[in-house]
Amino acid sequence: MDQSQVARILTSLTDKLKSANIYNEFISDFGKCSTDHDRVACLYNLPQVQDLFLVEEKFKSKCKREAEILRGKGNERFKACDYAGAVEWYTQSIIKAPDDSENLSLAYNNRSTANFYLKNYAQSLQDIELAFMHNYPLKSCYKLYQRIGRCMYYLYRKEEAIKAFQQTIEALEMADMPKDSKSNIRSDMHKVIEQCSSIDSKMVNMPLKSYNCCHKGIPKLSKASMKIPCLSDCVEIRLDSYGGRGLFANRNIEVGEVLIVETPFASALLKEFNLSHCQFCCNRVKLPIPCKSCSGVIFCSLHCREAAWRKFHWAECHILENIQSDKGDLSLLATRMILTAGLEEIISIEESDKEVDILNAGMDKDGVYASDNYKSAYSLVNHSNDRTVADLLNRTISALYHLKYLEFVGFFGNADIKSKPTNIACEAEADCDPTSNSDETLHKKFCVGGHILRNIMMLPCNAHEVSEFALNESNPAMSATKELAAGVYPVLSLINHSCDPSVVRHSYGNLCIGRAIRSIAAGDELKDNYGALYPTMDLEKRQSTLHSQYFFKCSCEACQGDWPQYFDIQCDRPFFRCTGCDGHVPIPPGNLTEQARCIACGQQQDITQTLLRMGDMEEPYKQALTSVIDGGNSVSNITTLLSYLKFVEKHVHRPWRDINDCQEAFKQCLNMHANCYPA
Ligand SMILES: C[S@@+](CC[C@H](N)C(=O)[O-])C[C@H]1O[C@@H](n2cnc3c(N)ncnc32)[C@H](O)[C@@H]1O
Repeated sequence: MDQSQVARILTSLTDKLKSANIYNEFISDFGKCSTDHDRVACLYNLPQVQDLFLVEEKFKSKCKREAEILRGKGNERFKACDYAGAVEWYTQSIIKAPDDSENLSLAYNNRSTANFYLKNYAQSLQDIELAFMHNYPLKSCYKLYQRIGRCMYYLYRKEEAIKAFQQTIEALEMADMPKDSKSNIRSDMHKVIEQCSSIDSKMVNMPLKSYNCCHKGIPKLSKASMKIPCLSDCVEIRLDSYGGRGLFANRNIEVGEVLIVETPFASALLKEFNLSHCQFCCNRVKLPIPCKSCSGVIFCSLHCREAAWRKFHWAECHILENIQSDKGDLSLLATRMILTAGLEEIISIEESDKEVDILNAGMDKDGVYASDNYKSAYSLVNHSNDRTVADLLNRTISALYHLKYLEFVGFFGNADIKSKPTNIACEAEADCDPTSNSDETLHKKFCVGGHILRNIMMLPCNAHEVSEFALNESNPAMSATKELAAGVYPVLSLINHSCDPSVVRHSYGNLCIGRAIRSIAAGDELKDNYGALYPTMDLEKRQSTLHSQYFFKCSCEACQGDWPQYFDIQCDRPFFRCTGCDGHVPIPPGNLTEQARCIACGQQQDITQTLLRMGDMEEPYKQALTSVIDGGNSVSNITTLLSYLKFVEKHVHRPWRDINDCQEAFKQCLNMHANCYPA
């Protein structure tokens, strides 16, 4: 639900309350509510609100006829030998075809054939599996086995190839063709089985289903923390200096180290990516698998389809068009968190979490803070006490809108929805009182509504974007990072902000990897950036942006020192670090480096050796930088950049332009290893 919808409802509500002369009374009552549960109840119980929320089914449905037409278009492209074009049309047909129609298996088969001609053998195999699953006509199954055999042959998988050619012979029994033709195919199969003996199985070079990944392997933690499994054991939760939680290094951390590998508790794609990225894991999908019940979303695998259905899509499927806004607000994600947790978990959490101290908040009974536990997400700050009544009312309207939809799809019991999605399975349905609004059911509804509201307040201060690097191959410097989705990452969300951060994030699907972007000393706090970097935004703008969204006044080093923006950052004469007090040591006039002195403590410092070493490193660094700007992301570039960065930040004070350039180049290399796609 976007802001304009909320504003429309608020205007109608205000008019109604004013004409009934109870506007001031309502605002006063609402303002007195001290819990999210009460805020939702206050609005829910208002008679004037009842007809303001139009709740109805709205989704992209399946259509047999359209699926046939789309497959026909694919066949035309296939006949014209435009196999890539054919794959596109067949995919659209697959998305549109009803799950139980023969059309679907035929479209999978056709897409498999087109991919075979494109030499995408692994992709061809996936669709054969799906064609079998969707009752491909028995009389033609021998063709599928034959294609499996060929794909396996070209993928150097000897055993699988031989097995498939043998299955082809068996499946011929069911084939509808003259005996002669059958015996010809049989003898062909015997010949290819013999040829299979020449396959060199050592040539197998990739797992069969790796084609859907648009990144190059997922980085790992060198050693995970026992208490926070997605965090490196060199990091721990401590109280920060502002009275909240933060993440701190318990040993020296080197630039580039992987510190966090976190799967979100829940994520939500922006609407425009519903048919290009997996609704569950946010990976760009090369070979879409559709939802069984709607044609509005796709998945990269059966696993993701099943997980999404079980966690949230069973409820969203037939209402998605109404609860997902065009502009990508966070209320869909807030509600998806509720669906992912389930009614029982939501109801149970209220009481159990009241007494917990801040450092143990979000932990399970064994003291583990896990990203897949709703409790962890529930423990994140939401600043409800800092919000105005108008802000709270806006968000409560949004929460109520989503609550009404949860009622509608049967989250609390009997569903109002007319055409339930296939396989609808509501865990709540069994144990909920179906007589709509008994006191007990109402309590559950207000409790859930309260959680949606809490999440709607929490997400703007905590959600992280899932991104993809759109690589401009002809001019890499013009590449851009695109926002795909938003996710709740309970561990990443523990990192406080700095305008000169020490951690950088990259998305692999919706998995987020956090690495050190500068060295972090034992005892220092890890710092993330909330979209306000000092080189690109001036102090005043940073402070106001951070305050309005996150409710704090930033006091990082860059803010305290009012560090200059990028083009004004010192780039020729650095200040060195004093070996005694870490103060600033300028290069003396006349370059008498052996006479340099610290401005703070006055100690003499000989910086000659450091300057010479920097000079030696400069040329390879500049070469690596140029190569990265031109799109090179080789391991040797990364190694050169990192060793220069480590050396420079050890000896030179920030801000210094080389440090910024080096960090940006390192990030650019990582971008190309993470979600990356040609623009
Ligand atoms: C994503 S959370 C960070 C974790 C949070 N400190 C906690 O206890 O859960 C964001 C919130 O932390 C606080 N915060 C983050 N960075 C801060 C900073 N540099 N100074 C003061 N407060 C900060 C603000 O309240 C902000 O809304």
